[in-house]
Amino acid sequence: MEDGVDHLAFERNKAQFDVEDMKIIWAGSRQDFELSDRISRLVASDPAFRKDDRTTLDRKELFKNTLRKAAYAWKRINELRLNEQEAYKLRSFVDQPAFTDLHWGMFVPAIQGQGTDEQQQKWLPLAYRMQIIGCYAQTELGHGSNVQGLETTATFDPKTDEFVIHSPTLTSSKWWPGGLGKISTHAVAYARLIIGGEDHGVHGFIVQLRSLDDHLPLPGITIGDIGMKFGNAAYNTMDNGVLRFDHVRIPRNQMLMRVSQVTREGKYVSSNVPRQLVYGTMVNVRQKIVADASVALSRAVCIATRYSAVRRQFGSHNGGLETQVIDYKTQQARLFPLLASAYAFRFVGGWLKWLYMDVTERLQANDFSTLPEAHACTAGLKSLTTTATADGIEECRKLCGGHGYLCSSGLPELFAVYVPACTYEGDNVVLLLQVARHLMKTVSQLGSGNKPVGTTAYMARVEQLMQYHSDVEKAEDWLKPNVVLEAFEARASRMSVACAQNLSKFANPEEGFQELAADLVDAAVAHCQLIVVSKFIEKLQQDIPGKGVKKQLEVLCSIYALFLLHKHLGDFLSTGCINPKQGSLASEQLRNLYSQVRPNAIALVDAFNYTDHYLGSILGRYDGNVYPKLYEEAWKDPLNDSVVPDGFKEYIQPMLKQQLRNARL
Ligand SMILES: CCCCCCCC/C=C\C/C=C/C(=O)SCCNC(=O)CCNC(=O)[C@H](O)C(C)(C)COP(=O)(O)OP(=O)(O)OC[C@H]1O[C@@H](n2cnc3c(N)ncnc32)[C@H](O)[C@@H]1OP(=O)(O)O
Ligand SMILES: Cc1cc2nc3c(=O)[nH]c(=O)nc-3n(C[C@H](O)[C@H](O)[C@H](O)COP(=O)(O)OP(=O)(O)OC[C@H]3O[C@@H](n4cnc5c(N)ncnc54)[C@H](O)[C@@H]3O)c2cc1C
Repeated sequence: MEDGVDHLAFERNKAQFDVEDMKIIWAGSRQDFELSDRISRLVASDPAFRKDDRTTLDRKELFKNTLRKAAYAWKRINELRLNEQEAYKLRSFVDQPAFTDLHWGMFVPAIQGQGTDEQQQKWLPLAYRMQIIGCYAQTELGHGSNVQGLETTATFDPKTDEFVIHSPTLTSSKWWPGGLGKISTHAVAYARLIIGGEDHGVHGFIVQLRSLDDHLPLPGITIGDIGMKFGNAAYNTMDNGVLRFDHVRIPRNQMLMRVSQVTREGKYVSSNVPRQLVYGTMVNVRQKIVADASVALSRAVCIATRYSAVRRQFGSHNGGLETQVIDYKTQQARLFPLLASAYAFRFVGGWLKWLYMDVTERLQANDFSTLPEAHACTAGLKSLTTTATADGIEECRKLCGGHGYLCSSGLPELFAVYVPACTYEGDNVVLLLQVARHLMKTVSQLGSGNKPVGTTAYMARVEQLMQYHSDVEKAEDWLKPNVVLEAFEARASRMSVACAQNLSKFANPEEGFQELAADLVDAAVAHCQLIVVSKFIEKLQQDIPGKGVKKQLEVLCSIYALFLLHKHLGDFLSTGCINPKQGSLASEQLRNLYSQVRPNAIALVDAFNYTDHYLGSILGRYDGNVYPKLYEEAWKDPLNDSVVPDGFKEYIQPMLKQQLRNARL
């Protein structure tokens, strides 16, 4: 607190729970909390990681600044001998997208997941020591979503025992990979494997792109940055790249061969594993993106909540204080569901991490039974949480009124950096259609004795759920977890069954799927929302220590569920799960819940334990000292370096003089 005053102290004193205990719940464990706390303070206290000048740098300065920070972060990681988890935390608290995200987040996992033991032994030590820097080069100018439509070829040459990597068309140019444009020395590049004229589909290959001596592109490789992206600073710290191959030769052993192999004789051999494992890196990253959604959303919510308690507008009586905008019911109805969503995504992210670890262990033991479930859950939850988070950040900006539009609020940059998450790692609609396929398959197998498992297990009770009518009679009934859960299960199963029935009317199922795609997406959303609600409820069934902590989480869980019910009331009514009276009882309960959150709101965002450095927002400062700091910040803008701006004499003065002359005439 720079001026020694905590302007939010009176808010903090209102809290009805122990915020220190909530910090542990948010972090996952005491150990995780201590680690995050230590590393975030380390980054915040190091001037080399300052980021308040970012929005005023031009692209080249911004990019160089990113390289400096990445190199310095690596130096500190080594000096401090940080382990993998600590290093990951350090990079994320530096809070500047960089080539290292792709190196550690996709290149390394691609080799770990798709490389043979031998390939891992060769490449991983180099990557771990950053003696090579890698990216994930899958998307092309012509195809991103349709991975099977990629055009780059990898043709086996039996004479030399090599693959020839080639970009046969303009649209086959690799386009988008992060880190590719200017930095990566290597890529895991995806290309169609061609042997003796036969196309074996898309496979991953390790390709060296640049010389390790002078960083120049190797022969046959054309490479560059694809240009400025949305937002000023934001994701322009990243060198998303374009890459073309002109008959580039690589040794045969640089095809990632865990899933399938090419022998010296040019024989294509498939291991006894599903070909979809080639998509494994995307499943891994989608799971991480879900965990990350709660971080991005909670940052925005923290800023908007603190500022809403500081900001006063209208309502002064007899010269007294005006009303804090957080006390307006409309502000609460917009803000508190986002606060609840941040907690909901935190817990579902934790569960998804477990699911991913479980499927990984099973795959290692050649048990592929849970792969479809893992794919559907990671795809669906990635879509649901990133859409809600991007929309939520934008809503937080509006919740902060005009000041939210200033870069110094931190919100414009947070939005610009976050919003591509709705597109990368799978366009969110395309991913929901994958969930819908999984649901339709599940419904079609219901009578076959194939019992639905995992997150679709509720479908086993489809007959009961088709008969269900909510028995809610009073607003408090909506606080019962089973009442909420049954309503969400009935809605999701009825929407899926309705889609399946409509699909069965089409002679050609694929044509039906295309025609009904919008309804299928709605059914997938309903299913994914059910997952999030049910994982929140499951979390509350665990032992939750700490004074008042469980009570707060129960309130947030009810808000999350009833807010969704309110938002999708049409679904719940049209499927006949609830009646209009029960819908308004849910809204009544929601209002009660907002009042219960109100005194705890500031402490609930304090529990995220973000440093002011990480938040990067004057509106979200811990001490609430917003106005003097906003005023101070304005004067730092480069436009204020001089009183009379550059260009005045050239353009404005002649105009003014002309006007003056005209006036005199
Ligand atoms: C916050 C920390 C994170 C750190 C990481 C850094 C992040 C940095 C930021 C950005 C980086 C961005 C990187 C990228 O964007 S990389 C490129 C990502 N690209 C995509 O996501 C493309 C999306 N498209 C696809 O995934 C697929 O093509 C598809 C799933 C849409 C369709 O594939 P297709 O082969 O056509 O499949 P079908 O529909 O025919 O289905 C076949 C069959 O396979 C199943 N299936 C599909 N995908 C998977 C999978 N990943 N795993 C398991 N199974 C899968 C599908 O369900 C079908 O099954 P079936 O019905 O039983 O036959
Ligand atoms: C910031 C950023 C970073 C990225 N980083 C990487 C990277 O490191 N490596 C990499 O390989 N790629 C990367 N990508 C590429 C990214 O994965 C793709 O852009 C993404 O998968 C979407 O594919 P697309 O661009 O082909 O979209 P398209 O598929 O062309 O989508 C266009 C529209 O068509 C719709 N659509 C497409 N197919 C269907 C369908 N079957 N049914 C209904 N609607 C459909 C979509 O919903 C969307 O509205 C990155 C992208 C961005 C924005």
